[in-house]
Amino acid sequence: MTNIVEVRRLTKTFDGGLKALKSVDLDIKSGEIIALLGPNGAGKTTLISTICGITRATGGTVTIDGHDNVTAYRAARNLVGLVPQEINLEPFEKVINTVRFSRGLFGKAPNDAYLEKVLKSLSLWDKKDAKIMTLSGGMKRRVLIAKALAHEPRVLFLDEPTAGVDVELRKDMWQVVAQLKKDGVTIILTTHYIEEAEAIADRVGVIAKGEILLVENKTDLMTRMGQKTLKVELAAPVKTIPKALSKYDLTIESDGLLYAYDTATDRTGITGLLADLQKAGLKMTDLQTRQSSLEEIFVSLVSDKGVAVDKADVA
Ligand SMILES: Nc1ncnc2c1ncn2[C@@H]1O[C@H](COP(=O)(O)OP(=O)(O)OP(=O)(O)O)[C@@H](O)[C@H]1O
Repeated sequence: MTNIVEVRRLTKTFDGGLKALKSVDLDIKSGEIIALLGPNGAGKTTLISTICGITRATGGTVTIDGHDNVTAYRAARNLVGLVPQEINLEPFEKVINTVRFSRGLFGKAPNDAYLEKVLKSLSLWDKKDAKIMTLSGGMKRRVLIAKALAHEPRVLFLDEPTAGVDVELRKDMWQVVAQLKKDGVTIILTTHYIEEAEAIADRVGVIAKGEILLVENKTDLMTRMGQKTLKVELAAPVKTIPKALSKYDLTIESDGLLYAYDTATDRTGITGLLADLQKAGLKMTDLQTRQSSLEEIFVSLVSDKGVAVDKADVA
């Protein structure tokens, strides 16, 4: 798959010295959905607004389909649509005029047939003559997407598209994003919601303190989530693993043993392990299983960076 966006050693230092991006490298593949996860202040918004050319980088380069976003700003900017976090719409304007105006800003010839298709795909067609102020919050968010799509961009950036929206609306938004992907639009979204990344992204990037810590295929992360451990508490803990148990992936704990196994396989090996523990004369006092989740991977990656992550960050 070709890269539609290439970010190389991108840095952004704000006046006052805050380093919001520290030499970020990122490739975005044509046609994919990539979710950027990170706690508050990680640099997600700065990254996408710098890629779009709205915030000026302090160093490094960004190309959009080969166009440098500084030296060929117009060509690069025409290829991207940005859905901001905040609703910044003109309250007295009609929906249709809002999207027509956006299209005009990019110097595109009027094309009401295209705008009709966009509004229909976002279930906004019956609201085309409604004033923005009469719309619900969810509809306004969809108008923001329509606005960002008005000039037919190939890459769409969505900055926390579902922050503060209810579960039902969040799922509607996921469907909209899935449909856009089918229409060939490449999508980059930022989110605090791990569940959102799991539901819709092809790849997940984790960002903290202005650095990309990981970019990985979602299914690979899921496989990692398939790792489970079984804790076997023993009446008399052991110092070495008995020979009879050497074929199992065991680790010694102060009060027993930890057995790591893969939930994706048919046989976990637990039945055999329990029988062999008994045969080896080890008396069990308790058993517990636990599963590592994407949330744990995220929290441990981010806290390794010295960032405190509270529950609200990984809802
Ligand atoms: N215009 C600005 N001037 C100075 N500092 C800024 C400016 N914009 C952002 N920052 C700082 O840059 C850092 C990254 O902010 P950014 O908004 O990119 O984070 P984020 O990951 O999008 O956070 P959130 O999830 O809260 O939206 C933060 O420390 C923020 O305070």
